[in-house]
Amino acid sequence: MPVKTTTDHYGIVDKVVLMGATGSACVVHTHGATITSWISLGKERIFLSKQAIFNDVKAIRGGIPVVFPQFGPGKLPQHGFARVTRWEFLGHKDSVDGVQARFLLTENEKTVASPWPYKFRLVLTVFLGETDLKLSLNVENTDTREFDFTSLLHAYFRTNDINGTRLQGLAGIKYVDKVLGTRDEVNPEEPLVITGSTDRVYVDAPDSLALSFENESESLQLTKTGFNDFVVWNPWIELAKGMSDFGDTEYQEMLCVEAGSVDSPVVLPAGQHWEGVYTMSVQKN
Ligand SMILES: O=P(O)(O)OC[C@H]1O[C@H](O)[C@H](O)[C@@H](O)[C@@H]1O
Repeated sequence: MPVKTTTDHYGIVDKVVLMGATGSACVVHTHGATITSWISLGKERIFLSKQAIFNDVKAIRGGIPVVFPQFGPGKLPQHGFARVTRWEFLGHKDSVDGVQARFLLTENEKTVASPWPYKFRLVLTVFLGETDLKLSLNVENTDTREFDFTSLLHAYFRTNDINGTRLQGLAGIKYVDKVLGTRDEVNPEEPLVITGSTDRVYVDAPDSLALSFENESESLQLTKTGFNDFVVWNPWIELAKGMSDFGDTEYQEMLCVEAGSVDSPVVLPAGQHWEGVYTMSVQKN
């Protein structure tokens, strides 16, 4: 039985657990279609705050929430409505390589009355293999008007020690520094090591990065297609203290490496589709 579901008191699916043949597993909450756990080769790869709130209202702190149709602050609440709306579980499919589950979000009364009033069909396909997790976000414009959006898969990766965590693949790439409020910064050196509050949008970033951990025998290969940018975020000490759903020292245990199209919006004409894919694979060093 490669997929197990739980339901809320209305009988609606609120959690889906995908189980691979060799012990890999992935948990998806239908609130936001948020992945809250990915276990591969016996190890948890995703960070979820111990103080995360599961009240079907707030965004879940940690995991991999879906940001759509707006990244950051703007006309809509921060990071848009997809991460705080219940998605529908469409079912699953097994193959020799793994198990796949699909989740659907379409417009509702609230979104059509919002500053982003369009009709849309958003499908998140979660594929779990033995050593990889592949997330495909498909956006369909089912409206009669063109719309634009920014979107991202806000992945929080787990680390035992942020000081020994290294991100490779971004040297020479221009980034927007949201901490300094500057554009066109470049980090010349590889790898990137986090030493303070970090909030960067690497614009038109390369599709493949490597995330490695000191004294560990496995690293993560992070690959995007369709998405233009990578966002790297760690709140560090002061911001962490100000977040009610995040422990004061949890910044030491996580790094967000988010695949998205956020610096320039995606423009989608009526009737058209767009897809962004984010694949994470465990590799032996
Ligand atoms: O606190 P949240 O709304 O979940 O946002 C958490 C973070 O998400 C992204 O990484 C943004 O670049 C940050 O500016 C933001 O602080």
